[in-house]
Amino acid sequence: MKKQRPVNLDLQTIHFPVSAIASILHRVSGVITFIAVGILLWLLGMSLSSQEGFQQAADIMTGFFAKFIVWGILTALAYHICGGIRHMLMDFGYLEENLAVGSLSAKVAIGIAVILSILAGVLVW
Ligand code: HEM
Repeated sequence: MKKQRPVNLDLQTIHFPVSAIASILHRVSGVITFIAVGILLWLLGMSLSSQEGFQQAADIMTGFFAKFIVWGILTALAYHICGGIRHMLMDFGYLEENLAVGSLSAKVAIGIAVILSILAGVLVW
């Protein structure tokens, strides 16, 4: 039987709502934060192992690539905290669960995370 359902394969006309983007970013930032715990503990362990270890960790942190990774970790953590607080406000009933409030709170969470990300860049460089 031939199905008559409409099909749209033009990906340029398909847009995610901002709340969906906020949700995806929250999961991605949670996974990045999880991986970051390992990286940061490794760096901490190296810096505490000896005087040479501390110097080695300090030297690693002078490179652009290492700074970029740390900036990425701080950005992911900032977004995860903003998104997490948004989730908890919704879970505790402080934010109404409708499309308008969901979209606005997602935009606020992303906006605050962008500002924190810029501040993290200033801190790292
Ligand atoms: C080491 C720190 C953290 C790690 C590794 C981490 C990791 C994760 C991961 C992997 C998820 C699952 C995401 C998903 O499957 O959609 C998650 C969910 C969540 N995280 Fe975190 N997280 C951390 C810190 C935080 C902090 C500080 C907050 C508080 C603001 C927070 C609030 C939440 C909330 C509320 C959820 C559930 C979101 C939902 O219901 O979909 N997390 N976290």
